[in-house]
Amino acid sequence: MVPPLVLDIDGTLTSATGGIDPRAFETLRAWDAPVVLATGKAFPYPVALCHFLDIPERVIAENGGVVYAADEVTVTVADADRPQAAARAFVDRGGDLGWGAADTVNRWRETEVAIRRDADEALLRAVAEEFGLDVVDTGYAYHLKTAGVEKGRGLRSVAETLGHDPADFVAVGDSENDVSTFDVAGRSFAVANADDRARAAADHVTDGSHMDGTLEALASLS
Ligand SMILES: O=C(O)COP(=O)(O)O
Ligand SMILES: [Mg+2]
Repeated sequence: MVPPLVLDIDGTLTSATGGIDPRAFETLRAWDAPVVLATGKAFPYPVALCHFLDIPERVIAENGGVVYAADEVTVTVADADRPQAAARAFVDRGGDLGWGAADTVNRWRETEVAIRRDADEALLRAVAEEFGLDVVDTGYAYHLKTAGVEKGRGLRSVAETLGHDPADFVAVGDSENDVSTFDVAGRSFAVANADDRARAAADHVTDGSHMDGTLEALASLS
């Protein structure tokens, strides 16, 4: 019997150039246990990915701010307006979120704000500190978020909804926003392209990068 999975998206299910690796489709569809997608992306992105992968919609989005499984959506951030207020202050002081006028990266985001990695990091961190918020660097974006809202907390909630122990899950990820998942899951893999924090927190580091590494981890489980 294969274990349930909790999988990061960017850097983990993607290729080196950023798109979803096509092997994710067949592998995740065939996985004979729950698959939860856990991401820093805004809520609609992983829902859409589940939809197009043709797997049940089980999602931890916005680094744990929004959790969705078994027809139950939970928004877990008490003061969800604060990251928005901090982002406005960042822009007022000359910062740029970096996504253009339509800003589809944040448009449907409910609990945090994502900022492009070429933004003014020093200004961003100063504003975050002033507002009592955290900055997380996923390697794909900075996330201005409430302390304690983490993917790992989302995993506890999804596991309960699905009637599993969180320790039943095997986690795969690539960056500091996956460390909390690694701590909660029973077993964890960092792919070879992972950052130092993810590598240090994982039980195993794969030889392969990106989806090669993820497939290597999954092959070791079945
Ligand atoms: O949205 C990001 O910055 C990264 O997303 P991820 O958590 O799926 O890697
Ligand atoms: Mg990632």
